[in-house]
Amino acid sequence: MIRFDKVTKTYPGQKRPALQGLDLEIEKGEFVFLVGASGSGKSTFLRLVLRETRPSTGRVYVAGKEINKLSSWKVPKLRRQVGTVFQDFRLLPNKTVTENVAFALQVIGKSRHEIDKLVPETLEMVDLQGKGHRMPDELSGGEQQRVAIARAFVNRPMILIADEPTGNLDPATSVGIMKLLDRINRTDTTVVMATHDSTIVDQMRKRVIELDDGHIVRDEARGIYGYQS
Ligand SMILES: Nc1ncnc2c1ncn2[C@@H]1O[C@H](COP(=O)(O)OP(=O)(O)OP(=O)(O)O)[C@@H](O)[C@H]1O
Repeated sequence: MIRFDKVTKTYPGQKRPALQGLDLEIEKGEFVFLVGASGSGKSTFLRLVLRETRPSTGRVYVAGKEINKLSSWKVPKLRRQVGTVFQDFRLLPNKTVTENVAFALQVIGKSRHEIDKLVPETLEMVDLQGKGHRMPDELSGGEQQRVAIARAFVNRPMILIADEPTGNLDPATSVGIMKLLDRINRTDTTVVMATHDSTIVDQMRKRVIELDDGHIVRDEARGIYGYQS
């Protein structure tokens, strides 16, 4: 589903590569934690999958396509297949919960009929039925993150990328978010999550890839967080 072939990324004006010689493969339906100290390259990895940035050398494949060869008009189609969730939720503040989730479908041209079916279904999945009319600032942090997950998943992408999705949440709320990501993963959606949350990684025992200074230093099938941050 995702393959990196000798990928090195050096940002303009930087001497040290943010990622160096990365070789890895993530299969359909896997759940992968990306761990590593601040600056080790986790976000750069995720940005490469989204083609928000390009490798300096090497190739990135997503769903069988070398994404750096995609012409720019095909990039939106790629991004439709990759849902994203961030630490700071990134909801549209002037739209209701329902409108936030519906908007993700409107921009890709789904019909009103499909939107009317998919949005309530997805809000129910994230346990927000009955809260569709609320504004984001009328929700707790955990609820806002559920809206963000609903928005990322409403289009049923093949891959869900989460960049520190529990970074702003307390431990109990974080567990709820992880249960939800686990449920999404069980629908055969590939989940790749960058995190500094050692408790969660240790509890879930999923594949763990550790980056250190742009290199993969560990790749374990049922790993633990495993380093002191
Ligand atoms: N746009 C950019 N321009 C120049 N250098 C960058 C840019 N983005 C990241 N870097 C550098 O690349 C390296 C990797 O950064 P990256 O953001 O991928 O790390 P990270 O593991 O996600 O860190 P964090 O856990 O703090 O989010 C760092 O040295 C960082 O300073």
